[in-house]
Amino acid sequence: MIEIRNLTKIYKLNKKQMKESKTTNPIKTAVDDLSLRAVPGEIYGLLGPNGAGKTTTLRCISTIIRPTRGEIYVAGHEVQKEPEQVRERIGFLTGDIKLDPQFSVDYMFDFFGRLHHVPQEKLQARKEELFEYFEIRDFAHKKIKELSTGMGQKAAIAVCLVHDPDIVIFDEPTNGLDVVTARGVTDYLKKLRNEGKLVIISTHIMSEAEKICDRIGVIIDGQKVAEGRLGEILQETGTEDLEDAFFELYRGRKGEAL
Ligand SMILES: Nc1ncnc2c1ncn2[C@@H]1O[C@H](COP(=O)(O)OP(=O)(O)OP(=O)(O)O)[C@@H](O)[C@H]1O
Repeated sequence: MIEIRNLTKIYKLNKKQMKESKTTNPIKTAVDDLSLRAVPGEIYGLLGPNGAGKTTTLRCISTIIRPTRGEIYVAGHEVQKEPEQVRERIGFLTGDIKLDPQFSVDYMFDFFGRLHHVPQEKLQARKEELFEYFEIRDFAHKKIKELSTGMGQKAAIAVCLVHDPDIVIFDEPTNGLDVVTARGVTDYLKKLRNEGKLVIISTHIMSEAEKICDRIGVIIDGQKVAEGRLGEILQETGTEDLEDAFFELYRGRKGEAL
């Protein structure tokens, strides 16, 4: 289970960041008192516009950055107190973590497998399964820097799943992928969910959230403004699809001037 209790993350902006954000305020509250719970056997989707705080939340869960306030428990381990135990149990996919461009997918897969202490036999079996599913064999020995966006994303997915984690955290999993590759990825996430794993993703793609998420948390300006099954969110907002529901929530948050 993942349990987030009152997570707040505040970034201190430097002069360059303040200029880029057109602000004179050096304090940016990216996540604001956010609580949620996701359980094994479900795909939980964090849905929100650009800058809503989705990536920041997933990075806090994954021990990449430290919360300013609040607690996050991953399979019972608090992320700041027991980061190692958390890292053993999760597979974290994010656009920011790049695989070393000089090495091949095959090499990186083995490297991360050893890092996670995966026994050689199991590593081989994982490689067979993941390289087959994501059709990686054809480019397994190419250097990462020579791969297309889609190939790179498939490689990153395979590598982050090398240790067969029970908790899978994917930040915008289909970003930059064509429909065929994207479907392969979302089908795999459903397969993991059906095996009883906990999958949490961030997305701003309404159709993706509608199709694959068992529960959705809508996040705007770092705050959760709605949560539930698709039907529950539609009922709560009096709308017929997620996009309309989202705009209803967005208007409620930002005022009528949309
Ligand atoms: N390292 C950082 N330093 C300063 N501000 C940051 C940093 N990372 C993110 N932010 C700011 O925090 C806010 C939330 O960013 P975050 O990346 O979590 O949003 P997001 O919902 O994932 O957006 P997107 O869909 O565009 O990826 C944004 O205003 C962003 O500019």
